[in-house]
Amino acid sequence: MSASREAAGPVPLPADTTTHGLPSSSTSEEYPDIQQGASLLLALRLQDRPILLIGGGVVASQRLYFLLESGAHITIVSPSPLDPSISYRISDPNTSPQITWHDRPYLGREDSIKVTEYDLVMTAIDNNPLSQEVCEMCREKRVMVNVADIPPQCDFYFGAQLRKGPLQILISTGGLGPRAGAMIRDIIRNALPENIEESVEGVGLLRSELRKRAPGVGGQRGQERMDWMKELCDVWGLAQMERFRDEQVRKYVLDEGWEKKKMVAPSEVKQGQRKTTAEIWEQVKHFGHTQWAAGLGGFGAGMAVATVATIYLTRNAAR
Ligand SMILES: C[C@@]1(CC(=O)O)c2cc3[nH]c(cc4nc(cc5[nH]c(cc(n2)[C@H]1CCC(=O)O)[C@@](C)(CC(=O)O)[C@@H]5CCC(=O)O)C(CC(=O)O)=C4CCC(=O)O)c(CCC(=O)O)c3CC(=O)O
Ligand SMILES: NC(=O)C1=CN([C@@H]2O[C@H](COP(=O)(O)OP(=O)(O)OC[C@H]3O[C@@H](n4cnc5c(N)ncnc54)[C@H](O)[C@@H]3O)[C@@H](O)[C@H]2O)C=CC1
Repeated sequence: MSASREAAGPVPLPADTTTHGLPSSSTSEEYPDIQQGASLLLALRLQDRPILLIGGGVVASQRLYFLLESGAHITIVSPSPLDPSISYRISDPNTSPQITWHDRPYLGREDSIKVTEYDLVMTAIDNNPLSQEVCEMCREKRVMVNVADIPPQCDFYFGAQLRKGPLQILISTGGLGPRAGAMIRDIIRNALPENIEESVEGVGLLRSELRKRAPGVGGQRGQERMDWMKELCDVWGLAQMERFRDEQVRKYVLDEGWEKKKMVAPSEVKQGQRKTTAEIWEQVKHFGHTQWAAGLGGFGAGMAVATVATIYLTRNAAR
């Protein structure tokens, strides 16, 4: 079997297999060979989790950036001077509550800060023996550790990253070629559709509304929800999914599709289903005299909405 990891990717399930059940029969040809040596790629959810970062140079500054974006609480132990971007984050009121800085060297086993107090530990220091020591301390206590200067000792690696709002992509070369990984990331960035972020946002909004209409976990209902969602994604395609950001489009798709156990195609849903400027004006005209004072405020807001909607429609039409 070739070494391509794609071979182990979206392999079609055998006909007698469901996503929930076990196969009734299996042969080794039906399943891809296991090729060990891979990393397990996950998306860690670190909001408010305590993380220990030892070191305050360039590599630590990159670690800090991604940790801040994950919402973690980071304890930095590193003597001054810090990399300027770390100093900036420590003094910036937007990020300072997420950081505790100890302006001193870390002392390894003798240090009062213990690795067991943290969910993850990272070193980014120019001190190989200390990294080794931290690594051993973590291993003993089963705390996951990344030591930037000793890749073979790491429990997890970083990778070249790409973020577009809710969409995140990480490239790992398993430690072989970090720069090559970054170059591959740039190819992917250039290949992504321009509206990919909006598409992911749109489908996220639709899924959350569907879950409100059809709550519950698992069972028949859950399966119906997933089957409908899968088909809807396939029928609409990534490029059209951005339209789900429009409340009216979501409502139509859920009313006419989900509720009636049907599939709604993108061509069926007209953007005209949202309120036009004329309709908003019509609504305003129907206000009674006593309502005018309040109505004018509403009209102002209505015009703002209509303007935004017009810009939105024009943008969509241009695509
Ligand atoms: C194992 C790993 C550990 C980990 O960090 O978890 C690791 C280790 C080491 N990196 C080294 C060197 C460089 N690292 C970069 C850049 C990045 N390195 C990153 C990740 C990783 N680096 C992990 C594996 C990633 C994977 O599997 O693909 C990136 C992707 C993400 C990040 O750091 O957050 C970030 C790019 C981010 C971006 O551009 O967006 C560059 C290029 C540059 O700086 O532009 C160079 C110089 C050129 C080169 O060597 O390629 C050295 C040698 C030090 C020395 O020689 O002294 C070691 C140690 C060793 O290999 O022994
Ligand atoms: N992306 C990656 O994974 C990369 C990893 N590296 C490795 O990462 C290490 C760090 O690289 P840089 O940040 O460029 O180095 P750097 O020299 O800019 O920073 C080292 C930092 O460690 C601090 N430090 C030293 N001893 C310390 C102690 N006992 N306690 C706390 N802090 C201490 C220093 O004060 C300094 O802030 C290097 O050893 C290198 O091998 C290098 C390049 C890329």
